[in-house]
Amino acid sequence: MSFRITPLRPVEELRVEALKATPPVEEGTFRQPDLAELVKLDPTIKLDVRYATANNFLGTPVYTQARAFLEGPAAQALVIVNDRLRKQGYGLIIHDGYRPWYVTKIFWDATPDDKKKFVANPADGSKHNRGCAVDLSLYDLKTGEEVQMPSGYDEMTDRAYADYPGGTADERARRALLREAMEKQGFKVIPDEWWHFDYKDWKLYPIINVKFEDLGQ
Ligand SMILES: C[C@@H](N)C(=O)N[C@H](C)C(=O)O
Ligand SMILES: [Zn+2]
Repeated sequence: MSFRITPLRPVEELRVEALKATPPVEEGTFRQPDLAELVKLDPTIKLDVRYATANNFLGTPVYTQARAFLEGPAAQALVIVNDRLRKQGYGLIIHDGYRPWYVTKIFWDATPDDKKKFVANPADGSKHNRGCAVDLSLYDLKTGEEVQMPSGYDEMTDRAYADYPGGTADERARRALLREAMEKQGFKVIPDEWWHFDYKDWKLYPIINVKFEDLGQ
């Protein structure tokens, strides 16, 4: 069961507003977006897209499809991470990749001030909106089950910090294994969330606000 907040306003109301809003206008030139669906590149990458279910921090679905995309080079790098981890008995389990901008706005508007550091400000956009951030963990290849980490996914407490010193030694070791494998392929963890990694080239890509169902099959 995912960590839950009490949304500041009904999510349905926030969704209507967010869908009407416009992403920030950005100066400069960007690469043409080319989102790749992760399971199409590597079917051994598992999905647990909680935002497509009620099992997420808002307690209600924000996606209508359980899919995960990243910009091409980030997706290819993730396939390498998954491959390297296989030799150590683990696979990647993805909670989220590309996230339409309006969903970032729903998260921000729903989240109380004392937990806002765990969600990106839509005024700047999230690296997820650029197809260059991924929320993920490890699964055990023998059992197929997601492993225990020092906190649950989207747990908005100190336990989520990438350097949180608590939890068991095994949990910390798995968190370190994930981080090392990701860093070797150009991803960087954010200090407040052990599960969130930004791809090094995120600045090259624009903010996108397209729903999964409009990305095609
Ligand atoms: C909401 C959480 N899973 C997340 O992705 N947080 C970062 C800061 C973001 O919204 O970009
Ligand atoms: Zn994230």
